[in-house]
Amino acid sequence: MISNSIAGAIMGLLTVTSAVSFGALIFSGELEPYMPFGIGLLLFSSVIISAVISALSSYPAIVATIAEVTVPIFGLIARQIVTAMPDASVEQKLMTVVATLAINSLVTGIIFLGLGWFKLGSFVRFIPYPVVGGFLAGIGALLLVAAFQTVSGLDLEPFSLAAFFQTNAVLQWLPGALFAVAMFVLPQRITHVLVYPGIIAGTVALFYAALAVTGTSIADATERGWLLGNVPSDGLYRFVSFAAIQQADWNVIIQQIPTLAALWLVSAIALLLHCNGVELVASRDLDLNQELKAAGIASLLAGLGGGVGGFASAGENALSHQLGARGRLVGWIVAALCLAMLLGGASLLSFFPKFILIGMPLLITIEFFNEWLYEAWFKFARADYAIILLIVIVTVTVGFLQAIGVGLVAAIVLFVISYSRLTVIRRISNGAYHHSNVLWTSDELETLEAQGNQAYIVELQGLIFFGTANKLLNQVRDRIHDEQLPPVCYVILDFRMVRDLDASAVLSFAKLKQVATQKQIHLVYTHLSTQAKRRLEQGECLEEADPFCHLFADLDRGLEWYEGKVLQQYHPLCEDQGLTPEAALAAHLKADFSDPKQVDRLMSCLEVCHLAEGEYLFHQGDPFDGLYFVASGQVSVVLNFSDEQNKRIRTYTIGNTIGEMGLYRRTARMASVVADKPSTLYFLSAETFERIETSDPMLASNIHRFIVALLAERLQHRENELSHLLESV
Ligand SMILES: Nc1ncnc2c1ncn2[C@@H]1O[C@@H]2COP(=O)(O)O[C@H]2[C@H]1O
Repeated sequence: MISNSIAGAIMGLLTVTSAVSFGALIFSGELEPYMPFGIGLLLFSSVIISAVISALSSYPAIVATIAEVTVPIFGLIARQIVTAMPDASVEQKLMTVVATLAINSLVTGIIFLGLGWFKLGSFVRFIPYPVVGGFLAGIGALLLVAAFQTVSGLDLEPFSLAAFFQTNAVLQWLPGALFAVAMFVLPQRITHVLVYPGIIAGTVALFYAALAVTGTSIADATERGWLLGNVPSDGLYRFVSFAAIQQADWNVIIQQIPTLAALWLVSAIALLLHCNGVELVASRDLDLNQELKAAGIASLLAGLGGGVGGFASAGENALSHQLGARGRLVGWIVAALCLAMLLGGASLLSFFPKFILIGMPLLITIEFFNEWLYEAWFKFARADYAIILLIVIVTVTVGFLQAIGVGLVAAIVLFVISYSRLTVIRRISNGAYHHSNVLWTSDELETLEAQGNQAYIVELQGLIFFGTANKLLNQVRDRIHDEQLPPVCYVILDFRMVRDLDASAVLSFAKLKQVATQKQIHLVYTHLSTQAKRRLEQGECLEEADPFCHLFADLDRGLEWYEGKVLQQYHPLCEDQGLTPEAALAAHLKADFSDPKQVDRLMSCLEVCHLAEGEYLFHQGDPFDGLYFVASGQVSVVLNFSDEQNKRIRTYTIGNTIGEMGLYRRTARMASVVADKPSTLYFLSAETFERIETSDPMLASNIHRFIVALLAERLQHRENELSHLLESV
């Protein structure tokens, strides 16, 4: 309770000081006669922001005030409005500014509420950090300009260094600058809770002591513009009547829309960034969407009264947390102090030294520059830092809107550069150890391993666009032209893990096709999505008639095709040299049975079974009824998934058994078996096998040994593949 009250009182003092200096900053120049009204408007806004956000925030001890990032833009808008209405009365100009601020608050409120409502709070995480830093540093620069423009008699356009160093001007800005430096430096060295109010009270006391020493009267000081002075006693804030607001020039307001739109974007980003900062300070998560809604309601209510919106700032919450703020009382005290100032502080404000009006915005400039120009130098990569600098320079030299444009372009370029750095190559392998699921014989495997370098297998991932596609193209080209390695004849590109193939990537694939055609290299595309396939077809990278371009449903099928090609060339299948399937199977079994004499006995127990291409031998889940031996053709074991997709897990050719799992485990079929080509199989029924086991134990034992050896070989084969794949990750 006590620490909350102290924190509330100190934060209240700071909020009042900021509201006064921000009001003076926005309502300066030609609008200066209405500065007290402007200050009142910002004090009123502070009351609403503080009360509403304290009531609704997901973090009870929150301290929320006018968003400092918006202040220099409001100043800019006020100046633009004044310049755009040369013939209007000051009252008309004022009402146009007030109407613009109110409209801005209402729209900001709706945007915040909408973002919160649709739970879009996390979108801030997509904006590159250097761009955000650039905006904030740019805002710091604008504040700096605006702070000096508040000093009466100082005109920055055209900028004159001499005017800047005239005695009266120096007497105005130097104390402000010293005040800002003290507010920045001292709290870093002194951690006492009273350091901020101490500096404010101390400098004000020093100021009055200096007046006393030099014998300057209050009237004199007011005359010289050192004091705010001239605050009407009928209160600072009055509701703007409907009649008064009708004086606003709507054409001029409409001209401000581009600047306002940029402000909406910046405000949303700033709010979410500050909330992230508050999360760090308070060591707890904030509900970003709730914070957006709270700030949205505050902005709407403030806008209804002609005021401006705001939200919690990380810096103020860090201070308030340090002061011991832990409950909603802090926010209520801040709101109450602002209200008291609004209702009864007019006479007090007359004695408010003007240097604080420069000092407060200057403090924010120092803080932003420190974080985004000084510390950022050590934190960011050079390219990122250059973007921050670029945004600041464009803000100061050209304008805020242009800086936002440059920032967004920079963001896109940054994104492209950083995304291009990510590789889309998930894994590169060759045909020596990366095989299809076809279970080739040991001889065939030997050939595939010996010729493995012919295949360059690239498994792709992520988003393929011109940046990443070009990198891929270069890598494949390097391999093709590498004369130290055996020549590549097949480039196999697998797209299973590719999220999208952008139209901008097509050019790189067209170039790849050119290289491949020149060198007579086969390009094999596998697992292409319909969209990616269409893009490549549109770019003429995939043509059906092209003998060097091939398309397969998945990598497994693509590899099988490549292996078939290699085996055809280097391992002419002695397709059982005119033997019947039965004789070929018998020959195979004889080579593998421990006692070849048993094979003829086995063959006499088997029933022949023919399968047409695409015909199923059995389906996953069917009951077990016996074991099959493949005698010719090729059959695949496929797993059926719930979404009606099939995955081939193995393909068997001559000499292999199918259905041994059912035999040993007496379970239903673990997978389906389908013929890839017309095939002949020999069936050993469960009953016949049982009969053999009792009547001919010798034959039964030979069959068991044969199956165990086969299973061991398959296991060994899988392990080899696995270890190679793990090595290549
Ligand atoms: N993971 C696998 N690898 C190789 N072959 C398998 C695999 N799963 C099942 N099979 C074969 O496919 C057959 C399906 O019927 P079974 O379960 O009786 O016996 C099975 C094995 O012969």
